[in-house]
Amino acid sequence: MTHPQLQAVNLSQFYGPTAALDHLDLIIHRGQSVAIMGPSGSGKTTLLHALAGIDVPQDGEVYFHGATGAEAVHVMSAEQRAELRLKHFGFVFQAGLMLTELTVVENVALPLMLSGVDRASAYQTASAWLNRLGLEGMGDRRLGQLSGGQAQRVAIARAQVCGPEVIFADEPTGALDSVTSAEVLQALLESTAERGATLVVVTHDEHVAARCARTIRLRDGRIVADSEAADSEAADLNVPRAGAARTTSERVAP
Ligand SMILES: Nc1ncnc2c1ncn2[C@@H]1O[C@H](COP(=O)(O)OP(=O)(O)OP(=O)(O)O)[C@@H](O)[C@H]1O
Repeated sequence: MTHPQLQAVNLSQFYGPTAALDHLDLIIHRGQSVAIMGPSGSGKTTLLHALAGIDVPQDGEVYFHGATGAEAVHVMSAEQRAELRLKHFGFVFQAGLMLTELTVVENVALPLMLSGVDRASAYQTASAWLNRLGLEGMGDRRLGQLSGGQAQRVAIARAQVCGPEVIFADEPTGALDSVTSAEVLQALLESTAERGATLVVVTHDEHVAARCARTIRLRDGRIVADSEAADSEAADLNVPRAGAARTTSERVAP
């Protein structure tokens, strides 16, 4: 049985005549891996930021369905949204969002300490995540001493460390070569699936989308295609997707 995790109702965001989001409706289910694709300017990042409570769109509603029921994100204050993000969401962005003056382990431990975990426990958990992601022995390095792929693994460790229900990723492999990109993507998919968490990933890369259980395509702020992997196994994030996609609903924008 599927449960909703994130829900957008009639979301709109206009910049003058430009529609970043145009009356968009969407439900993302718990444990689902969802790729958001579309041409440049189609609204992908605007949608991600709305679902994650980073921005509140001009119109419409956003709900996070957590363990304690539905929370209306669109009516929250900036402080409430910051708390929601810290408690329930993890972020992997291309730019990294990490602090260059801190070491690798300090960067990963930081969200735990911000959540009230004591320093020793936070460092222990952070180190375990670094090991899990193949970064053992690198905790004391600065970010500038890592390769692009290693830096993205640190970003994944930091996103996962608090055990969030949802991981949001925006072009997580955008700056990497194809081999490193595939490895980083695998690490992201596996570490999210292991915890039964939901993954929402904005990408231009069809290889990334092909590994997700569901692909949503946007154009001019609207969903123009929404397809799920053909077999049920592919809905498991651990299993590479095989075969063609089955289009479950396809609405072409007028
Ligand atoms: N702050 C802003 N002011 C004006 N227009 C904006 C602003 N933010 C976004 N837009 C416009 O909204 C539309 C959607 O932007 P968005 O960044 O969501 O697209 P995207 O699909 O993520 O693009 P890309 O793939 O290039 O990152 C674009 O036309 C963009 O120019």
